[in-house]
Amino acid sequence: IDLNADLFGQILTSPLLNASGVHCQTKEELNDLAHTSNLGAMVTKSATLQARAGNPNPRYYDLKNGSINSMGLPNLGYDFYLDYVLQEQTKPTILSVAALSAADAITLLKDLQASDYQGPTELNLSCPNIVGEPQLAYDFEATDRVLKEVFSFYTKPLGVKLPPYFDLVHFDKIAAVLNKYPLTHVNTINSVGNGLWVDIEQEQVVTKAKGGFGGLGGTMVLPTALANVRALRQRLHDSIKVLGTGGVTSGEDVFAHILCGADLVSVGTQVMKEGLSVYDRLAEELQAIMAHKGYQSLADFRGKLKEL
Ligand SMILES: O=C(O)c1[nH]c(=O)[nH]c(=O)c1Cl
Repeated sequence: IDLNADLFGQILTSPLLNASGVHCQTKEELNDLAHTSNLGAMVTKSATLQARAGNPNPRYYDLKNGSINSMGLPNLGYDFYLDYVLQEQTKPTILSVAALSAADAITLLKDLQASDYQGPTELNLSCPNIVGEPQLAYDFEATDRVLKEVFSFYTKPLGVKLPPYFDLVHFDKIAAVLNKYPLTHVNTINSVGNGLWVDIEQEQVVTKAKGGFGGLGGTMVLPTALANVRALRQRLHDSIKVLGTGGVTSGEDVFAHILCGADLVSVGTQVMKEGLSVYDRLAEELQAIMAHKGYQSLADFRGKLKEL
């Protein structure tokens, strides 16, 4: 049995990645990922043109069924992550980038186009935690405008990180936009935006920014993540890969994401709960499921979810 997967031409021995934002902000964290077994590829924290401190603490809170975060896009800045990915990579790496405005996104990607970096990049269109900023990918026309301008000059591998959608017509609309562009992949889902958790004993919220509203992750978002992977796989051109993110806590969840069509699967909240050893456990559990079912490779069952 092999867990081999393909990352834009690079063969990975595991389909598992870290979710951008989790354990991938500092050089130490990135080096940890580079040495994590059964992590097939790694993704950097979304980088902005200028370094950012992010939102005030508390900004991450663990819940029994997941997590809530309002980090506020803290990162060491685009130059740091560009330097990192230009170094010799021990593990295939996706550079994640974000911007607080369409203009900044264009500026950053023009610099990236002119740089020596030839690897995969993921444009985050879905951060829910910037005070006063909407999640861009909920505005289909704005997303179309940004991608139209980006692909007027950008010729290197580029994918997008999407927020969850909750309406089949919205799946149709975003897929109609994305299918117009030579994207390498979509990564779905980002956290479920603007959830709220209440501390009953203290009678207060648990994160500081935005009055306690923050992005939800972990097992509670698995059905939404599976729906978005499935719906986008059904609608996007085969040339656009689907990276499934959201709600993975077990090998069964990885299996479900792949059954829905995911080429690769990211894990975020469960890394915060369990540590980087979670990748060994997930790989082992996935192999056991495949053995039990008689599957030799991920391609044997990828996208083969049956309807009734
Ligand atoms: O608050 C964050 O940094 C953050 N948090 C998320 O849950 N998703 C994102 O894309 C980002 Cl950029």
